[in-house]
Amino acid sequence: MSDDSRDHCSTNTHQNVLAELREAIAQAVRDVKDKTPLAQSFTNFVTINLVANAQLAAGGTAAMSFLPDDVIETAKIAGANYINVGTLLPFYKDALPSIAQRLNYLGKPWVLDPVAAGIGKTRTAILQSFKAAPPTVIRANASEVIALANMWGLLDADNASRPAGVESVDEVDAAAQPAKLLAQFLAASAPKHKAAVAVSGKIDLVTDGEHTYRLPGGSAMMAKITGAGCSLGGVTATYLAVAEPLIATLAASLLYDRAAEVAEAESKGPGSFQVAFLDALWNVTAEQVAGSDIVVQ
Ligand SMILES: Nc1ncnc2c1ncn2[C@@H]1O[C@H](COP(=O)(O)OP(=O)(O)O)[C@@H](O)[C@H]1O
Ligand SMILES: Cc1ncsc1CCOP(=O)(O)O
Ligand SMILES: [Mg+2]
Repeated sequence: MSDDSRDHCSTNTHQNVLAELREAIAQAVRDVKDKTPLAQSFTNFVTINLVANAQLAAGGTAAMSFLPDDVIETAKIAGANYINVGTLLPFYKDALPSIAQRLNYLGKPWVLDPVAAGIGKTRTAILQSFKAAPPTVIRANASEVIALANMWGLLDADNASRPAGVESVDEVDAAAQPAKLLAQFLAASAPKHKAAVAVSGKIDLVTDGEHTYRLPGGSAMMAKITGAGCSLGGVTATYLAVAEPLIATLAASLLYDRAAEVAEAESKGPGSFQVAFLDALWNVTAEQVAGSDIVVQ
């Protein structure tokens, strides 16, 4: 076979894989609208309302819970779960590690948003405990992904993370390798060895540990409302209720990018942007989500 025809074959294979991926993404968006799956959240107090509203606008349903036995009973009827460590209370130190263990024991998929990873002894202890009972999907900004990969001992000593609050101080590309290592770690213990990590920012990045997908677009206004990242984690859990981790993660991130573009065009500041964004989550179609630019590596 000549080099040219080999290149042609691999380009065709690549296009077929991407076409299958797009079909699965479109199906996930439709399934959420048709089946209204329940995704349960144990999330922070700042953005809890936007998380629930975004899940509803995407087509799912929401239930927020903090009492450990309530979380486990709700997990039994939910399609997926979401843990976000943005605002911590003292009892979380024991409650969250035990909830994570129980979810994994029951085989329940869950999404982690390690908000402000690297800040404080309690948050660090909680996030470290998840190494032994890992989530199915991690959704975070670049600094949080780097901090978590460091905390779990997946990076070299010279790859130290910089402490950050809830906002990232790193570019998405700086988290590409840490995200891949985290995804491989999650996949090793996940059902069917399927897991994914999403790094949000100007150009979002999604990886299943094997391939990396870059998703351009969205709006810088997303950084001007609180809860854009937290609610993306919640909507990722909504899709995880109907799709495998890579598809769920891509679908949620792409829906967010397309909806943010519509909202930017229709709003005149952060207040009207948030309202327009919820409307756009509702109105963006499965075809628009699945037809988005996806750069594969
Ligand atoms: N500069 C930007 N341009 C386009 N989209 C952005 C930008 N910054 C953030 N976003 C979007 O905002 C959402 C939340 O991402 P991010 O702000 O990184 O999370 P967090 O709020 O957890 O730090 C994602 O959908 C991401 O694509
Ligand atoms: C401001 C703040 N403080 C603790 S949690 C939180 C919300 C963070 O939301 P996001 O990470 O989606 O911007
Ligand atoms: Mg965040």
